[in-house]
Amino acid sequence: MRFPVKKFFSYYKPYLSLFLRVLACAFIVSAVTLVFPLLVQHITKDVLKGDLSGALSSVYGIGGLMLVLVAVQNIGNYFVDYKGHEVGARMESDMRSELFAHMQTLSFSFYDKEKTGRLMSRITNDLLLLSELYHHGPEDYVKYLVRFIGAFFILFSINAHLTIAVFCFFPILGAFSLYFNKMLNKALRRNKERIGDVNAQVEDSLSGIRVVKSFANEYVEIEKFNQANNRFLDSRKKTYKAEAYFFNAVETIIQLITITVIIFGSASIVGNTLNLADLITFLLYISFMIEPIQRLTHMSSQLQEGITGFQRFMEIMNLKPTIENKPNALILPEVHGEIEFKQVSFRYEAHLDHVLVNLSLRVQPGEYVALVGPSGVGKTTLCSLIPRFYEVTNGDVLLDGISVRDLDLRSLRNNIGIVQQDIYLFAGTVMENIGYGNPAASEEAIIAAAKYANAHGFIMNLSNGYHTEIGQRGVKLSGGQKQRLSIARVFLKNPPVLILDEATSALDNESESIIKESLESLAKGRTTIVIAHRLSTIRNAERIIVLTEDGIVEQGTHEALLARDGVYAHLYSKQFELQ
Ligand SMILES: Nc1ncnc2c1ncn2[C@@H]1O[C@H](COP(=O)(O)OP(=O)(O)OP(=O)(O)O)[C@@H](O)[C@H]1O
Repeated sequence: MRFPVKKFFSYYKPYLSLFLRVLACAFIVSAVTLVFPLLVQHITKDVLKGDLSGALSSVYGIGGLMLVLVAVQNIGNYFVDYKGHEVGARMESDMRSELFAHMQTLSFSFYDKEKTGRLMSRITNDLLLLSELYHHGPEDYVKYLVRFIGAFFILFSINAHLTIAVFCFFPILGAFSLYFNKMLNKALRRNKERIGDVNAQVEDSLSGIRVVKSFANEYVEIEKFNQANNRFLDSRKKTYKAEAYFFNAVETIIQLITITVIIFGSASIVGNTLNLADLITFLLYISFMIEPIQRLTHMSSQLQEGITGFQRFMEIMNLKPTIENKPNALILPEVHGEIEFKQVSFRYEAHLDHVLVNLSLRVQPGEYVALVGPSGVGKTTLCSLIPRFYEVTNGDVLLDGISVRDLDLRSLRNNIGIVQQDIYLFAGTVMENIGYGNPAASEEAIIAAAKYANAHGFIMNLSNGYHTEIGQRGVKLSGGQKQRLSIARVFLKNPPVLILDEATSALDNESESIIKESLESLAKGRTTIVIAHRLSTIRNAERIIVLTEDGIVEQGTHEALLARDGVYAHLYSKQFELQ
């Protein structure tokens, strides 16, 4: 991937004026720093020479000037440290928001492949170091460039030969840095991937902690975690090895520079081309030139860390959602709820087999339809095509006669309610979780929805009623209670189309009858598609559709299908035998 320079710098835009002030301060601070050795030179060379009678007042004067300079330096540094970091943090925060918002737009197919922990790593770790680069990078360049160039001219004016001798070392250093940067970039990328794996492992193990404990498989998880952790450690060891190699080489070159100055400088004093005061000044200024070189190694690793972070940020930002609104997508004013599958074929990925082939089906507005069939034939898949979670491979899905591809996604999904067996509740209160169905709803509307869903009673018995915190994923509630909250959420949403995906199969008889009642009242007046495994629960569906690997093989009422004595009758009698 070519580095997107324009995009990289675009994040400065909102803070440009503040950042330019920070840079101006960094410039002033560095320029002031350059004055100190000159003052030392003035004292040693001019003031403390010959007649010393008036020297003391000059020394005090210079001391006073030094104090003023120190004050200027401190105020400047305070501003650079405080505001510089703030600019970096704000840019990082902007990018983090942008990345999160972009992730929200990405389609199901993306999340089918990506591990949550790895994505979390991109949002947190990767961007942290970018903020350092964003403000320290330019600040450091200004600071050290001013010192380096300033020191060069001053040194050149003191002794040109010695300065050129020092400069001979720099091309070696430059070539070395280039080589090292490439190596470091690779190592840092690997580090980021490995810490992503560690995060993914933590996320996976902790989300499934109940399963882990029920199988007493803690040691398996520890082993898996240690593997990821050790891979991260190995990767970091390699990075440190590369860094140690580089830093030491640079350190050696710096020592060679200092030795060169001392030896050649002393020889020049012997040869009368340099005096002692100038050599002291030279040595003081040499540190101004060496410091940027020392920092260069730090700066290049900072640059590399930031660049790899930015590249990983852009990898996600460059992904286009596979399912997007068309330009001028239609917003439905009123939905009647007619659903039609027109010769629909679908496969999850180009290299996978088709799950659905040339399937056609029409569901009338307000109709209550049950979808049955063996496991894995594509019942859930079929339903996920209605809200356009995935795009059909061929054919079309229509809502009220309009292709879902022509509809505004939000408008489409706002008109479809889904109740799943695997309910996801967010950490928060009961009120917040039901309110998720319609964030604009009033408290009264939320309570009304809970009553419709037969949830009001148990909610009032919770310690804090509607304001009870339900824990991560609703762990503090029973399966039936969670289900009723998820139904209340859909009541509040009040969509004309409803998809019930095995919503009652995990419940005991008593809960099931309460939930069945809630679901029946939810389904009233809405087009409803129920995916059911337990055929006893859908006997009174207006139409039962039997889906097998060969597509829709039968449809009709429970009685008609039994009389037909085909697939449905077979499935039914098999279940009956099992009970
Ligand atoms: N995200 C996915 N990526 C790739 N393949 C998938 C994905 N989801 C489901 N499949 C595959 O598609 C096929 C149909 O799955 P689907 O969940 O729609 O079946 P189902 O009839 O609802 O099954 P069940 O009754 O067991 O829930 C299965 O072979 C499944 O492995």
